[in-house]
Amino acid sequence: MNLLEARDLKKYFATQKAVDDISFGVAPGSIFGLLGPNGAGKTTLIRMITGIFYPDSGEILFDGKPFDALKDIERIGYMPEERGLYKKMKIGEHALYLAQLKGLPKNEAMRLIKEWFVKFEMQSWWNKKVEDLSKGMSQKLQFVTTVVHNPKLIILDEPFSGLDPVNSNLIKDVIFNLAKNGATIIFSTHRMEQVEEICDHIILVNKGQKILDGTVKEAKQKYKAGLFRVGYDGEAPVLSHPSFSIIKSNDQSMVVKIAEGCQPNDILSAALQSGVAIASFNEILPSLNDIFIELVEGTPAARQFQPVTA
Ligand SMILES: Nc1ncnc2c1ncn2[C@@H]1O[C@H](COP(=O)(O)OP(=O)(O)OP(=O)(O)O)[C@@H](O)[C@H]1O
Repeated sequence: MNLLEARDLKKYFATQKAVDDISFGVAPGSIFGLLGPNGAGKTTLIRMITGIFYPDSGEILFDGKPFDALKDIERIGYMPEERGLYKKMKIGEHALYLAQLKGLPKNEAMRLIKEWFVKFEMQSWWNKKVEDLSKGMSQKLQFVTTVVHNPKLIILDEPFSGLDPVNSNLIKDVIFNLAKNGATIIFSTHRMEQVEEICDHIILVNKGQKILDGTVKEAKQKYKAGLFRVGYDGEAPVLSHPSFSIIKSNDQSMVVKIAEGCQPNDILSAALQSGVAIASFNEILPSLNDIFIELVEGTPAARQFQPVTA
């Protein structure tokens, strides 16, 4: 059973169909990527599954039951893209305050926050003010306050923005560990290389609609373009065959595209017949970035407003 099930969700604003009939399921313990270009509807979706907005129609099931924002919110940790920290508060007090808001008793909140501060090397920050933090430092604080109450569902909107590579890796490891220990993570970002590395399952949303739903592996298989890289020793081979064409050739390797209905073996047998010494042979799968660009291609760089008539 999915931990979260969104069914036929719609949210229309006067000027936009922000989310226009989207369904998806998030498996427990998975890391789920919610992707899409600017203005696609990701934040609106997240706001519905965190109880900030009611959907106009559709339903959300959390842990098998209709989502009840008031009751379920303590089991959800949400780190929004716009950071909501009180600038004048001291960092330790702030973390303590937010942890208590999530239902932790004061002693327990204190113990857990101290543990996280040690893990993230933030101990010396306790009595400093939030306004003294850099962007990346407040990001770490916000992350701690999102996960401190050990939520079942963690929703992270651009969690790595502003973080240096060392801190990105630290947070990445923590995300993997949280999922390994049973938390379910929804992760929204525009950074496709992070998605490839982290997410088990993705959906891609464009103009309020879902245009892709599957594992990263499935997406790559679905959008692969029949490209192979052949590495060879010695002279560049002269190959010509109706089953494939050479797209690029340089420095002991060439990129070959097979024709529709032909097999990778056709490349190998033609290469062997030509006497070339094959050193390597690999399928080239598209990156998620390539897939993203292909699928949203033609979408204007800025989403245009579209008045909603009943
Ligand atoms: N409160 C609102 N009132 C009116 N329109 C809104 C509101 N919130 C969002 N929209 C519109 O809904 C659409 C989806 O916005 P949303 O913020 O969900 O996109 P997003 O995918 O999160 O974008 P980004 O990647 O830029 O954060 C946009 O066209 C936006 O203008």
